[in-house]
Amino acid sequence: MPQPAPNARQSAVYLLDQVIGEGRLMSDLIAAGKLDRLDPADRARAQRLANDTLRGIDRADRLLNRHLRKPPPLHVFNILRLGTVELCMGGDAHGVVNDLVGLVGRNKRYGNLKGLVNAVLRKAAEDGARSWNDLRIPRLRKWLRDPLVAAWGAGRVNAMERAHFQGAPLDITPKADAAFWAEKLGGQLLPTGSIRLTDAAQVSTLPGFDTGDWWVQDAAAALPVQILAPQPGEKILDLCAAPGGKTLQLAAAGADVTALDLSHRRMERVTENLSRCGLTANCLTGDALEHDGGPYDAILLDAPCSATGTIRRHPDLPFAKDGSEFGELIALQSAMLAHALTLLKPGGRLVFCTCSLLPDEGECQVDDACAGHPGLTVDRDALDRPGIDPDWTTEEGGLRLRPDHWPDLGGMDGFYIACLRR
Ligand SMILES: C[S@@+](CC[C@H](N)C(=O)[O-])C[C@H]1O[C@@H](n2cnc3c(N)ncnc32)[C@H](O)[C@@H]1O
Repeated sequence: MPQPAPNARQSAVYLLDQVIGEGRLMSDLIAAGKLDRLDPADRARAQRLANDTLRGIDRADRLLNRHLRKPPPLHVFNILRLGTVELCMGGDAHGVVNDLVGLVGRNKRYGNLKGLVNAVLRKAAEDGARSWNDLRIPRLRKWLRDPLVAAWGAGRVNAMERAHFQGAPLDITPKADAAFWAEKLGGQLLPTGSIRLTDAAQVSTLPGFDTGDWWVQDAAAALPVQILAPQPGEKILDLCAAPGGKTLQLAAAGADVTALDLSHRRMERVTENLSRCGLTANCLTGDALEHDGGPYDAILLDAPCSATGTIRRHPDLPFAKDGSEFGELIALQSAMLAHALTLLKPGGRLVFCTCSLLPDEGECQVDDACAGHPGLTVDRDALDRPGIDPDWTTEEGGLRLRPDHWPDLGGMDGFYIACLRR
């Protein structure tokens, strides 16, 4: 007999099991079609439930530990965590508890723990909502918290954790006419020209999506291209382009763009996005380290990195990763930067950026590049752009963006950006 389609909660628990138990990233699971049996609304709900649970897991575990004598198997623990977070965030107690007890009851291995799940969730429903807001802001996992405290100090890391717990609004970059689109979409025009939507419905149903008048892009992620300041007709290389938010900005500015990425699947997203927005670029699939085109007037190197700046919107990252592969990424970034510099015209500019909170993937890369390339300079004037706070400038002349910046506007992704000239 065919299995009934899973519901959103069941799929959210599946995501939690895979992220926490198997170290898989949610974006990879979704790209692999793991939620394809759900309709779009349930798929979005499953992701939202899993994300909310991961953001609140520290608090959920504190509440659950009061009612558990020993930790149950991970799958059951994840059911309890998801239920606790939903209940404490105002979920309907009857619906949440019944659905999750039913889910354990149908499980061949853990069906005998149905009574435990029922009892614990009922207790969580009673005392959870009251205690929830008194619990400390969830902390990052130790493997990431320790190096961040060493780099930025405990106070700033606490502020970042507050921003992570709040999650992220939806930011968009308009192709043109930011004020018009901010009003049309009921969004807020941010100081740097992005538009922030706090109450976003399904993105593809919003006005301007089908006509390609804007694309989704965090306000911080929109800054590297603003700092590169592309001019019409300039020959510009976007070296790690997919899924293409920055390629779209470069093409919209009228530059002659070559967009390259290693991943064929991700490069397809770039061509789809360009075609939706009525923009063009020369799209290539290949290894940045082997690209020998050019020379270019300007290069954007948005290098692969730990992505630790995006935890507000990807709270699975600290659970799926443990930092063990970051050394390889750091070496790749520095090799890419050295190669990219060989593709630049004399006097040309290169913007190096990473969506990372770790100085090894930002400030240190630029320091090392300048030390290893006589004549290479950091262009501090390039950071003089509308909405960029001079306090965000770093010692070596780059820009350090953190999730706790703009606390009254809803934060921004963590990023490091520097404009180099040779
Ligand atoms: C941070 S993402 C780029 C995001 C993109 N610039 C945007 O704004 O949408 C890094 C990209 O680097 C690509 N990448 C990783 N290794 C690469 C390599 N050796 N050559 C080219 N691209 C690579 C990844 O496939 C990924 O798409």
